[in-house]
Amino acid sequence: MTAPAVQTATDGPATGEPVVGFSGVNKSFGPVHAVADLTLTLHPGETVALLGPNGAGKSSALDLLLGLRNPDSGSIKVFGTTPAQAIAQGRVGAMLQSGGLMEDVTVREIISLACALHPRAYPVDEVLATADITDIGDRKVNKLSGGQEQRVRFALATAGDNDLIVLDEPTVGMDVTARQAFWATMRRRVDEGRTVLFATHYLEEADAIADRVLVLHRGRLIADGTAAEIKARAGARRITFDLQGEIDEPALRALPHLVGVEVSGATVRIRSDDADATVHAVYGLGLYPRNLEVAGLGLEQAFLAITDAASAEEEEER
Ligand SMILES: Nc1ncnc2c1ncn2[C@@H]1O[C@H](COP(=O)(O)OP(=O)(O)OP(=O)(O)O)[C@@H](O)[C@H]1O
Repeated sequence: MTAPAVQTATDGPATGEPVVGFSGVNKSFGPVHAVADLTLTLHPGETVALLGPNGAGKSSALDLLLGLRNPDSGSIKVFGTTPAQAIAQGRVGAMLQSGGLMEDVTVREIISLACALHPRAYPVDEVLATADITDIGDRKVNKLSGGQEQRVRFALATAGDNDLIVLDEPTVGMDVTARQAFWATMRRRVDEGRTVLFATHYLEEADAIADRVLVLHRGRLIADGTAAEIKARAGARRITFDLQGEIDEPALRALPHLVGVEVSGATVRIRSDDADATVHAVYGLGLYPRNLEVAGLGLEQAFLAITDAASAEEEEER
């Protein structure tokens, strides 16, 4: 993907340089290969979603990017330097999944501290207002609801002028209004040339927000493209129909070009990489499908098709 020619609002060098570069990065925890030979480059002005099933290695990859862990092998560059240096320069803001909030301080105190520590901090009141937490400024951070706590984490990640914002499942627990406000703020930052990388399980959010989607599976990068490219790459289409009488599942499972079949009551849902041929074969079985629908995959189904295919490939290799 071509990097947009965007200049960040920093005093730093012109930002043609990659924001992040992973090259052959590996990280294992005992027998678990959490990040496997990961190579990728992020460019200025990109909004990138990191997707993957539970345990795929998303948080591990973000921890490596933030210098919270060291890779076993491979190299990681952030703005051409080490993650630790990039963070010390105030170029990276992060919002992680859990932990990190001090106890027994107020919201305003913790945000003030973050601003005091940031080399390019925004005014405290502005940070509070942007995260919509001005009205809870005097509350203790350990007395907040889940969604309020998430907003405070968001404020911590955006207390200063960062060129890269890293977010691990940022909108978990946020209500619809908070979620919309959150993404509106992120969009403004991207419009100003910042890069946003976020891990999520909300595929509709990735589809709507990201201009690039990375899919991790058992630590490996198995897809990298726009949401549209990933949907097209999954190739499969959805076929749905109803059948009357007893359903012969083994016969359905033997249909050509299948990626998956699911039977629920009288309804059959098929993913196929050649819908015309599969539907033809359904009629060939002498069946009379009713309410027949053929549709392209959403990002969610494309994601499932790609990760299922990767699992099947790995099973075959074993
Ligand atoms: N500190 C650790 N010690 C041992 N194993 C770990 C550690 N951190 C992660 N793992 C393992 O590494 C793999 C990748 O975990 P990771 O948390 O990176 O996945 P994830 O994609 O973020 O998952 P989720 O969507 O569930 O948050 C998992 O099998 C996990 O159990």
